[in-house]
Amino acid sequence: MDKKQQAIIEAAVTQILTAIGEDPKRSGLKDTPKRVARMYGEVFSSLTEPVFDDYALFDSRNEEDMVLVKDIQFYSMCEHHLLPFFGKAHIAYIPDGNQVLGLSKLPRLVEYCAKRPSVQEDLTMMIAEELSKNVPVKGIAVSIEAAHMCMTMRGVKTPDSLTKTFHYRGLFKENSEWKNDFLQAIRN
Ligand SMILES: Nc1nc2c(ncn2[C@@H]2O[C@H](COP(=O)(O)OP(=O)(O)OP(=O)(O)O)[C@@H](O)[C@H]2O)c(=O)[nH]1
Ligand SMILES: [Zn+2]
Repeated sequence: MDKKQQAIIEAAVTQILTAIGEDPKRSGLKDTPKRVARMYGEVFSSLTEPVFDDYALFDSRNEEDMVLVKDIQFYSMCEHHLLPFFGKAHIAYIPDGNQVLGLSKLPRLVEYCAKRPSVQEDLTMMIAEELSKNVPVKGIAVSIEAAHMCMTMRGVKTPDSLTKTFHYRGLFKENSEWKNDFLQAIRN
């Protein structure tokens, strides 16, 4: 995020503080607009930083078997209230051929996709889309389980609710055995 974007956020936050009845000049708040601008730069970083394209592929002896990385912790911001939603993502894919992706690239992809305002369904789909564009796969399954602050600290106030979303492509969509294997493997 550049200085111009930061200045716009700072001015807007100062206005919001005034509108809620606060004094933006009091000592505890005087640096808050700057902090919020820096924080937005960080939590929405994928809108201003280069597209994630670090997909290291390696030869392996994999014979089109499922690879799963589960429990990838993430934090994102709901696009309706700009409040956090956070939890765990689980990603499985079936390589097309014997090339596999460096495992760490899956959490990195989740981090990239999460750093923007979003809804959980779109985040789930974006992870699968980015993966299928960049890695030779026969199938992808993505599931996300998350708590939404807009449902816990305000509004309907259901602190224990957990939202689970699923997106399947290729063999996971066509073949219920693959799908069941994935669901079994992500079960706690
Ligand atoms: N499908 C989906 N809905 C979401 C997500 N995050 C927040 N929401 C919902 O977005 C909806 C916005 O509804 P509105 O009626 O426009 O807003 P609101 O008056 O603040 O709604 P309440 O939260 O019910 O008080 C709410 O039902 C939220 O629970 C998400 O990731 N996916
Ligand atoms: Zn929300």
